[in-house]
Amino acid sequence: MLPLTLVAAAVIFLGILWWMKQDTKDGGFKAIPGPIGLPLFGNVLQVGNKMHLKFADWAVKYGDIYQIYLGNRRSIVISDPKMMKEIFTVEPAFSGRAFFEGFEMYPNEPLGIVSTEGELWEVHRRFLLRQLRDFGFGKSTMEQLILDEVKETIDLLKSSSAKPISNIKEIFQVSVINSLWTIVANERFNHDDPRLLSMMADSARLTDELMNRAVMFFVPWTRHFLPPLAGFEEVRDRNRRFYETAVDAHKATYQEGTTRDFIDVYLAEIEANKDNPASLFHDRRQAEKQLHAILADLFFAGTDTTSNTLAWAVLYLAKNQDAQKKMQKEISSVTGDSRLVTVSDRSNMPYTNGVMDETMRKSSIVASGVQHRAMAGKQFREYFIPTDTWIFPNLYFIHHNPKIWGDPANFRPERFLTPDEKTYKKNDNLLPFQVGRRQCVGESLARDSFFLFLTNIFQRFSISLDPNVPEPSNEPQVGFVLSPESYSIILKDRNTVK
Ligand code: HEM
Repeated sequence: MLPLTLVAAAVIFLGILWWMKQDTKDGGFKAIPGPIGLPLFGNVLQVGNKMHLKFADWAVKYGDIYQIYLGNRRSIVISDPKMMKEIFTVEPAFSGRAFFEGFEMYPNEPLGIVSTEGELWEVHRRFLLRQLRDFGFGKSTMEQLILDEVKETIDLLKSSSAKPISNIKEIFQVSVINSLWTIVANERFNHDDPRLLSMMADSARLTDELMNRAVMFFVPWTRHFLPPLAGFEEVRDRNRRFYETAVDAHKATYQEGTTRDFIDVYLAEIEANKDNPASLFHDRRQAEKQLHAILADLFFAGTDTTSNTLAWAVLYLAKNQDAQKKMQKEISSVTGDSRLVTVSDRSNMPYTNGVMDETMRKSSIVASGVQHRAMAGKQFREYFIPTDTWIFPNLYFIHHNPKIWGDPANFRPERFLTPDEKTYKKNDNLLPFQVGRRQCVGESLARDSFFLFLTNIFQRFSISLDPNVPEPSNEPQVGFVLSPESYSIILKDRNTVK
């Protein structure tokens, strides 16, 4: 009995300390407002499954910067675009990354780019950016590889023309995986390849499990009390083997001086540094583990994001036939509908740029951004941000704030055009790739892929909603990204480019 009473007293005491700590000003700096949470759990239970909506409610109540606790992790949420640019750009200490213990590819080793910090992150981020910028493996440019995949997708869609299609999201998923995996590993999959289907099923399962157990993510100690994620380790190991197999196959056929893809470029870097102990590529075993983790990052960060952006664009344009016709008219006037659309056409297509931006604004698929970690305690404006604070950009709120956009619920590409609708006008409040030191490294690839798939598909087809099923809503399904609910569409072949 006595130990139980002691435990209860200790919990109450810690709870009171916790409560007091949440309300404390830090060393004379201005206190950051925010909701009071529960001992040990903080605000995690209030956040629930629709984090972006709760974050938006709190922004209305507490303003441009507020503080919450996710478990015992102090977090701040930034809801103003200017403040967001400043916090992610000016102070290097705010460009760390949270590391989710228990979910890593190699136990207790943060590897790759998305979840690393310091020199390992800097060197590999720079390396990846350079490869993506100077892309050109073998005889192909990145654009050619994406266009090859666009043509495959159009052929596939042609066979379903005039019949309802209810799996466009999955079709885009495979197409985007293929264009990325060709760049990375010089390999594409058939839409029914068992390896691909198993990867997709694994990742869907993990996402569902993790979203339903967000508390395990943010309050890691609950892992020891909750039942383990069903089959998590098995899925993680299968995933890792997929990347190891790709790298091993490349090692077996690697020829010095010939680079077929990103894996070869990375292997060449290891080779070039074999006599340079100061390099992070020197230790072959460790560098190969790092390569596996980067491949996983690219797969994870680059596929569902791009394919869901495309799925949202098709849904919005199927619902907004006027916008679809305007975009098709622009595509026809630039290409004469006698050739495929290429990246160089983009600067001549203001309306299409508006459609792309409006899709990214309205869907805001990475709704609460990817949080940073304060690697040291630093002043930010009149506040103090202690070490280890997580920093969230409230992207969904920023992209739907009526004070910025006026009518955020409407799909209106014209908001990104000058009043005469002839010129595209960038809006600095649109930040789907975040901003600053960790800004998405795949941004140009994502924009090119989005543009090439979108324009070439609409050049070839007109798309409308299937009249025989209820109209799909704009409500997202919440996962790692916000994706549209499954919907059914009908494609009509415009018989343009053959
Ligand atoms: C529409 C598509 C995409 C969106 C909306 C998107 C969005 C984002 C966001 C919001 C971040 C967080 C940036 C930060 O922490 O400050 C990010 C990071 C990242 N993205 Fe993307 N992304 C997209 C496509 C891609 C693609 C195609 C790739 C790769 C080929 C990619 C690779 C990465 C990587 C590696 C990071 C981590 C960067 C770092 O931590 O330094 N993303 N992305």
